[in-house]
Order: sequence, then structure tokens, then C-alpha cells
Amino acid sequence: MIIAADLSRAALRRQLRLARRALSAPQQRRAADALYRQLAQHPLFRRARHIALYLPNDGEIDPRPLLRAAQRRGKATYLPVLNPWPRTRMVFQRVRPHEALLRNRFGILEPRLMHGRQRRVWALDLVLMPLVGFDAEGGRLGMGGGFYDRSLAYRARRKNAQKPTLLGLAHECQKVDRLALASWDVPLRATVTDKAWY
Ligand SMILES: Nc1nc2c(c(=O)[nH]1)N(C=O)[C@@H](CNc1ccc(C(=O)N[C@@H](CCC(=O)O)C(=O)O)cc1)CN2
Ligand SMILES: Nc1ncnc2c1ncn2[C@@H]1O[C@H](COP(=O)(O)OP(=O)(O)OP(=O)(O)O)[C@@H](O)[C@H]1O
Repeated sequence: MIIAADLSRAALRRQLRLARRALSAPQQRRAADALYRQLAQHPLFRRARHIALYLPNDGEIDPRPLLRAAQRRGKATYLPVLNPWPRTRMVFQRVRPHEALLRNRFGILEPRLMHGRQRRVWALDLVLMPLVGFDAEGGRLGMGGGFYDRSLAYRARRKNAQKPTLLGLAHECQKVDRLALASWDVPLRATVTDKAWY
């Protein structure tokens, strides 16, 4: 059975979530600024016209400075929205600067579900992904819902699918030496932290 592996994954998640939640408000602000400086002038960000981001939750590094920069530059910006049915599905929906947001079942802010504003993942240029842990080989440990993995599952079947570029965003303290990849894990092009690119 795979219980031992599952347990260590769960324990790893707990530790890493504690570490990012322990960051103070000023540390979070500095990290968000530093992340912005790592990415805002990078060609992957500058060239992308359709970009998915997220709104920070549970101590995640805050990509809102990048969200605002993308909107200022006239890019289309998207946020993940959980589907009411099937509950395992997540879609990417366009979000505009002062749009009202609602809390989903995990307490994360998201736009109100509107089918006409959704875009298929493979038609996005860049997806900036939240994560709990990462390694330098493109490994990503998420919250455990499998939402990103499922929405990107087509990549495993079409290995040469180039779009979208996947970048993890994280605090430096979320780095681990090596994550065991599950069969459904979709490798990241890189993870960007407040300190470096991996
Ligand atoms: N900011 C952000 N938005 C995101 C994600 C994310 O990781 N970060 N997601 C990435 O997938 C999706 C939401 N996935 C999530 C999966 C589990 C939990 C969570 O907190 N689970 C609780 C227990 C479940 C419950 O409260 O009912 C927990 O683990 O404590 C939260 C979000 C979509 N939006
Ligand atoms: N492509 C897929 N098809 C079906 N089920 C999947 C797929 N990807 C992941 N899952 C399911 O989702 C569960 C959670 O996966 P995993 O622990 O890798 O999520 P995660 O990457 O941490 O979460 P998230 O992507 O939401 O941040 C797995 O146990 C698996 O059953």
C-alpha cells in the first residue's frame, strides 16, 4: 500500500503550510515586492497576453502586484474558480480590476462563475501557480485537492503541448530537496521565489 508515502506527503504539507503562515505581514509584503521584481520584466511575463494568477490564501506568496501590473499593461488576467459540479473541477475565469469577488468553500476569493468569461487552460499563455512545496526539478506539492493537476491533465497525454507556460510562485521557505512526483503531476517550467528562479 502507499500509506507511508501518503503520510509523509501529509506531514510535509503540514510543516510547509506552518512555515509560510508564520511569516509576518511585513515579511509577506517584502516577499510580494521581491517576487514582483523577479518577474515583472521577465520575457515570459512581458510576452504573455493571457495570464492566470491566484489570490493569496494561507500564507501563500502574494501575486497581486503582478496581477495589477498585468492589468495596467492591458493583458487579460484570470483567476481559478471552483465549479459547483463536478466539485473536483476548476476553471480559469477572466477578472477585471474592480470586480466584486466571492469566497469559495475554502474561503478563497474568486469571481462569480460566468461561463462566457472562462478560457480553456491551453489557450492561456502563462499560469502562475500557488503551491505548498517545490523542488528545483519542477516538482510541485499543492494543497492536495488535485485541482491544478486535473485541469492540466491533458499535458500528460500530449507531452509536446507547450501552452501554457507553468511557473510556481513560492516563498523561499517552501523549497524542499526533492519531491517524489506522482504519475499525474505536471512538471513546472520553473518556480520563482522572492529570492531566485529554480
Ligand atoms: N490561492 C489559492 N487559490 C486556489 C488554490 C490554491 O492552492 N491557492 N487551489 C489549488 O488547488 C484551488 C483550491 N484548492 C484548495 C484545496 C484545499 C484547501 C484546504 O484548505 N483544505 C483544508 C481542508 C478542507 C476544508 O476546509 O474543507 C485544509 O487542508 O486545511 C484549500 C484550497 C483553487 N484556488
Ligand atoms: N489528472 C488527474 N485525474 C484524476 N485525478 C487526479 C488527477 N490529478 C490529481 N488527481 C487526484 O487529486 C488528488 C490530489 O492530488 P495532489 O496531492 O497531487 O494535489 P495537489 O497538486 O497537491 O493539489 P492542487 O493541484 O489542488 O494544488 C490525488 O489523490 C488524485 O486522486
